[in-house]
Amino acid sequence: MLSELKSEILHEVILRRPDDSHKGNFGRVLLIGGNIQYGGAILMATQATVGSGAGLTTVATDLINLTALRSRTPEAMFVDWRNDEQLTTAIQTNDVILIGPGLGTDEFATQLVRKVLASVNKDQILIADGSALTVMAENNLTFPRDTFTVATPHQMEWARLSGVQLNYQDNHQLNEVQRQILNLDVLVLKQHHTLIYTETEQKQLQIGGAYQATGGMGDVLAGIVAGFAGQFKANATKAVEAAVYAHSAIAQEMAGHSYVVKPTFIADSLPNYMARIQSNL
Ligand SMILES: NC(=O)C1=CN([C@@H]2O[C@H](COP(=O)(O)OP(=O)(O)OC[C@H]3O[C@@H](n4cnc5c(N)ncnc54)[C@H](O)[C@@H]3O)[C@@H](O)[C@H]2O)[C@@H](O)CC1
Ligand SMILES: Nc1ncnc2c1ncn2[C@@H]1O[C@H](COP(=O)(O)OP(=O)(O)O)[C@@H](O)[C@H]1O
Ligand SMILES: [Mg+2]
Repeated sequence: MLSELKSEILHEVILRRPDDSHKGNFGRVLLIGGNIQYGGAILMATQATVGSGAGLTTVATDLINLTALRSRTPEAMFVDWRNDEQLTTAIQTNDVILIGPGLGTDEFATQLVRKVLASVNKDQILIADGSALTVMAENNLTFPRDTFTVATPHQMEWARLSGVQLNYQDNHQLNEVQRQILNLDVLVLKQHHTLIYTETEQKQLQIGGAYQATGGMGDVLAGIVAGFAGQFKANATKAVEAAVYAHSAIAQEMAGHSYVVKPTFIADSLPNYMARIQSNL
């Protein structure tokens, strides 16, 4: 049964931090993406992961993005994605791995996706977005069974991955494909009024609008999902739901005075928004 994803999810998930906590308590998050063409995507995701409060954020990307990354989000650490030793260590030592924003679909991107799918373990959370999903579809790859996995496709990406075309993406088929073929734990099927499918529930976001229809909006969502999954890992499914809700709630608030909402504005508004949620304002 489809139920509405309500604002209460924010209050369940975004709690006051204990005074004696440190960055190690709020998740080590690794973001992988950003080729020469799509470097902006991984920069936007990074800005959102840091803004959403991840304890430690590392970005594995093309060397060409280093200066931009350092100047936009110096809080994040950098790994050259062609340095296999550093990349392997980063994959092994992070709690959450997001792969896909601006990754591209060439041979190198495909190798990276294969490496990540083969390397993650049962204590990690894997989030796949954008190009990673297209690469998985093109190569018939499935998610690892023992890892908690989240996919954030838009409808076209889901059509490629599931084989279910847009007009037929109804609840029953989504669940079957998701659980039995892909080994996916949470599917965030992005669209106007995004759907979230878990093993037991199907929820629909009923906020947000066309002011979000701009490139980079999904990259920022993926970054928030990763940041929340790392930080609020006691219940990863709820963390994903809260991320989806917060992303559109911030956009909706900004739409009161912005015809189009820039994805990076959402990333930068997260700390303030989360403080207001925590204080019940
Ligand atoms: N500044 C950047 O570097 C940007 C990089 N991007 C990256 O570009 C790569 C390709 O992603 P794209 O999504 O552009 O390309 P895709 O080829 O995956 O799909 C894009 C097309 O799907 C169609 N579509 C159907 N239903 C849709 C829905 N509900 N939502 C969105 N699109 C829908 C649209 O016509 C759209 O042109 C990804 O890695 C992505 O992360 C994009 O995020 C755009 C911004
Ligand atoms: N008309 C709309 N109403 C509500 N949300 C929208 C609308 N158009 C786009 N979005 C949201 O914007 C995001 C777009 O994601 P995606 O297509 O992956 O963007 P990109 O890859 O360019 O970053 C999704 O979260 C989607 O739900
Ligand atoms: Mg996208």
